[in-house]
Amino acid sequence: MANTGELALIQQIRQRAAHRSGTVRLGIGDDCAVLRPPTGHDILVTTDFSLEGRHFRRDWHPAVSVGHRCLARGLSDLAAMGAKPMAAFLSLALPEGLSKTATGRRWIQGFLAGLMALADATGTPLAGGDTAAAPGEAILADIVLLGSAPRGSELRRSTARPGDSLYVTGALGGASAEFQALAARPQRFRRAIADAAHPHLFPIPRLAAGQRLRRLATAAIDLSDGLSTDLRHLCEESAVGAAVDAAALPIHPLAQASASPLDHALNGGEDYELLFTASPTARVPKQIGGIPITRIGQITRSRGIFLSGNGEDEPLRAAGWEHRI
Ligand SMILES: Nc1ncnc2c1ncn2[C@@H]1O[C@H](COP(=O)(O)OP(=O)(O)O)[C@@H](O)[C@H]1O
Ligand SMILES: Cc1ncc(C[n+]2csc(CCOP(=O)(O)OP(=O)(O)O)c2C)c(N)n1
Ligand SMILES: [Mg+2]
Repeated sequence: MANTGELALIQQIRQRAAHRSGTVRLGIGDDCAVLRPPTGHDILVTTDFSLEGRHFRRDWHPAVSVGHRCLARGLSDLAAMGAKPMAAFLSLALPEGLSKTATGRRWIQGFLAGLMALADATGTPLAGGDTAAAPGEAILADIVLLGSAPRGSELRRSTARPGDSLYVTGALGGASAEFQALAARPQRFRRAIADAAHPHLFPIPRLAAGQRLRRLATAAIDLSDGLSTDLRHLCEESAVGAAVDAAALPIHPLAQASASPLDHALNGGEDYELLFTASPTARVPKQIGGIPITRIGQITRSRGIFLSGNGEDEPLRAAGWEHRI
């Protein structure tokens, strides 16, 4: 017998996602979507899980935030490589019977509203996905994003050079500080809406900055795991080291007001800002589209990663997020 829950949900997503786009020749409804990248562009692809209990909790995160964050994580990867979003694909596994309760239906509606609002705001068509009943009680979502960039122009992690300056967009530690506050008193955040005051619940992927940086930066990565860990990824891929000036770090006001501002900024994760390098002679603007750009250090030939403060250098340990598997 047909599972009316699944079909009704797909129908609803299909109606909500209907759009006109030059790159999506065929969207939801057939066995595959058909995409056509702009002439002379490469296609960039990224995929990210949003797993209940790992990336969000239903009793902490409002459903709109879960939907927003699900898409934002993939968009941030596109931003890091300077790509423009082409299409998103959403795979959803929902616990059996979720849509039979009013609370469950509200959760699904909230999730889709959050995801689609960010999709609309960033011009990202939802072009397909998959829906299934989850084998357990946890909600599992996976987002695949495709983006495009002029052939050969994408930013990579592996192309930083000794002597380059090191920069970040925006401010650091806000997401982690807000997450701590959320865990302590989730009821305070029930009605939070998507704006810049919520760096954890509603991070803003730096798409415009990423695209602008294609002509300015030598290398880039987005900050999902935390500066200390993501800087290590960039340095390892580029076979270089780095010296970070602790005093130069742009610490988010929410982290600043916490008990451990520097720890949130270095190791907190989920800021979804961009960390990038540029030649010391490049003219890096003070801001891009209203987002401040801050020089926080430089790339070194010797492979160590150091944090300097009070005239002393100490090794910067990668103490950001790592899944324990
Ligand atoms: N299960 C997997 N199979 C194949 N490639 C993977 C898998 N998990 C991660 N990767 C690849 O490893 C690299 C680093 O992944 P990850 O740390 O998740 O990146 P990010 O932090 O930007 O999401 C990426 O190129 C990603 O595609
Ligand atoms: C319930 C819950 N616990 C912990 C966290 C914190 N957290 C989860 S994943 C993560 C890092 C980023 O996630 P990952 O899956 O590593 O994404 P990727 O680096 O692959 O983009 C952090 C800081 C959270 N967001 N929600
Ligand atoms: Mg990334």
